[in-house]
Amino acid sequence: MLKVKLLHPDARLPTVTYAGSDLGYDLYSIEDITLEPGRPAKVRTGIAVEGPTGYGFVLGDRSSMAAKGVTYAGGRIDAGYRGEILVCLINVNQPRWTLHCARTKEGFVSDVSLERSDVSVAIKKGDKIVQMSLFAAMTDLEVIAVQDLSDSDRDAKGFGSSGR
Ligand SMILES: O=c1ccn([C@H]2C[C@H](O)[C@@H](COP(=O)(O)OP(=O)(O)OP(=O)(O)O)O2)c(=O)[nH]1
Repeated sequence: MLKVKLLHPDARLPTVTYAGSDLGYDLYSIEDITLEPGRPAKVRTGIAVEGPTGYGFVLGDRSSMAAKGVTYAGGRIDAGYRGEILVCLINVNQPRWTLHCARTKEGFVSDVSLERSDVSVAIKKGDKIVQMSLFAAMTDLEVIAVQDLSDSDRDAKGFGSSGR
């Protein structure tokens, strides 16, 4: 069971379109907010959640938001967290800068201004902003220091070692 506490009159229960097939529950914003490029914003969902014992949650992009250049940061909801879920969204679109230069009849520069294209993204109250998937909290393992780890085919090969 996924228990959800609504903390705000505008809060909505998480929804899923294809239950048992979709990987995450969609969460909704309870506020209007404009995402300026490069500035993370904590967006309110107005809900607190509790999953099955030992499960927390991970947040993930909605692909339709990612396609608009909006992604998330953070996104780990611990199993014992009972506060409001805040979604840290970042607009990664890059504005285009245009330099305007006015000149006098004689050709001297009389005015210079810099124009930034508007790549802000508006989030509206009631928009789906992120998806939330259950994740087993396996952090009760004993942590021990060892001399050797077991052999594996990959060994220490990483960072593109398998080719492009
Ligand atoms: O996108 C996020 C990430 C986290 N949280 C909440 C739930 C999580 O359980 C708590 C703490 O998050 P995390 O452990 O990632 O943050 P921290 O900066 O390491 O804080 P702490 O020292 O409290 O663990 O904040 C959110 O609401 N949204």
